[in-house]
Amino acid sequence: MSDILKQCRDQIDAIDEQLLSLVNARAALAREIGELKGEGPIYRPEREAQVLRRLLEQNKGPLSEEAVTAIFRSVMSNCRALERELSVAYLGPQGTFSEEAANKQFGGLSAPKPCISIDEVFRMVESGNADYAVVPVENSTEGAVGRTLDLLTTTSLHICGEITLPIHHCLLRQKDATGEIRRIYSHAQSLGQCHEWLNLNLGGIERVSTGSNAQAAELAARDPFAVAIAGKRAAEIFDLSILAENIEDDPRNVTRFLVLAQHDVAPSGQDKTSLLLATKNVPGAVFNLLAPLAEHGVDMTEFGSRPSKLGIWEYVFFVDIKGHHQDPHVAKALHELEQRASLLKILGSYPVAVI
Ligand SMILES: O=C(O)C(=O)C[C@]1(C(=O)O)C=C[C@@H](O)C=C1
Repeated sequence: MSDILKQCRDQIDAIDEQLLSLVNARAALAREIGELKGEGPIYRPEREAQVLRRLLEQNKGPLSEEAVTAIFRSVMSNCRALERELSVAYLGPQGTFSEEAANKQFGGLSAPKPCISIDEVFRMVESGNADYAVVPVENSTEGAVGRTLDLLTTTSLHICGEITLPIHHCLLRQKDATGEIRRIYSHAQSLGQCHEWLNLNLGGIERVSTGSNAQAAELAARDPFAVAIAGKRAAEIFDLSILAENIEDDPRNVTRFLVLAQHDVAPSGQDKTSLLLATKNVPGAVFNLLAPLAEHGVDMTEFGSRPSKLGIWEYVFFVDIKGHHQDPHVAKALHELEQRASLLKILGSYPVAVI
């Protein structure tokens, strides 16, 4: 071994010893905080967002912002686990993008609860069988996830976080299959996100929609005439070969997920609030309804509608605004909005996603 290599490794050993005692000192403090929390929630998304934002401001590299957040999310996840183990429900099986999103947000999952449907994910937390739910809400190519929006209208859960996950799709197949391809399995959202690529490369082949991408990979693993569209993780889990990578039509393809819980979240200083609104179906109603936002300087970051299911051509509106419902100017705007709306439900205030 060269002298320089040995010197570098000796220095790394010395730094690792310091890191070890520092992370243990941090963990001991987290355990103490856990005792102070008593029966209150252990997971504090607002505090975790503040920790990450502060570190990103101070990061001088060479580690990237993604690396720094991944490292510290994992540190906080391990500290949290000393306070109490948290269970997280998401759309399974193993290998879905929902699982990846949940892993990203919680820095690893100590008690994962994969579910067979989005309905089941909501139910798990509503019934107290899981602490948190992670559900997809919108994709940059395919738009809103209707089922999640519909369930948000009736649930008693609060949105307590958002996760943005870049989505890169692969074409997967059994490792030794060589014959013709007769079927393409994937979730409807993923088939939509790869629509142009499929038309160009596998036009005319039947597309079969499945409950999840991981389920598609599982089916392709048993069918020599099939391929699946799913992520790399599914390829590993189901031992499939990757025929093509990054086949999504838009390379910036991103899915936004929500974290849901039975508890509310305190302000983090950089928050978003999601609202469900309805108003009478008369000319100018929506314009009038939203006027208090502009009057109190509240930024609207998203506006979407969904059939209300109460009458034909009746809609409810999903609106995201900047700020926390406890921020004074937001509270004032919401108070006025409530006077004008036939329905106002605050779905939750939560920290803006950190990377
Ligand atoms: O500050 C707290 O409330 C903690 O419990 C500590 C800590 C952390 O490791 O920094 C862990 C869990 C919470 O979600 C937030 C932060």
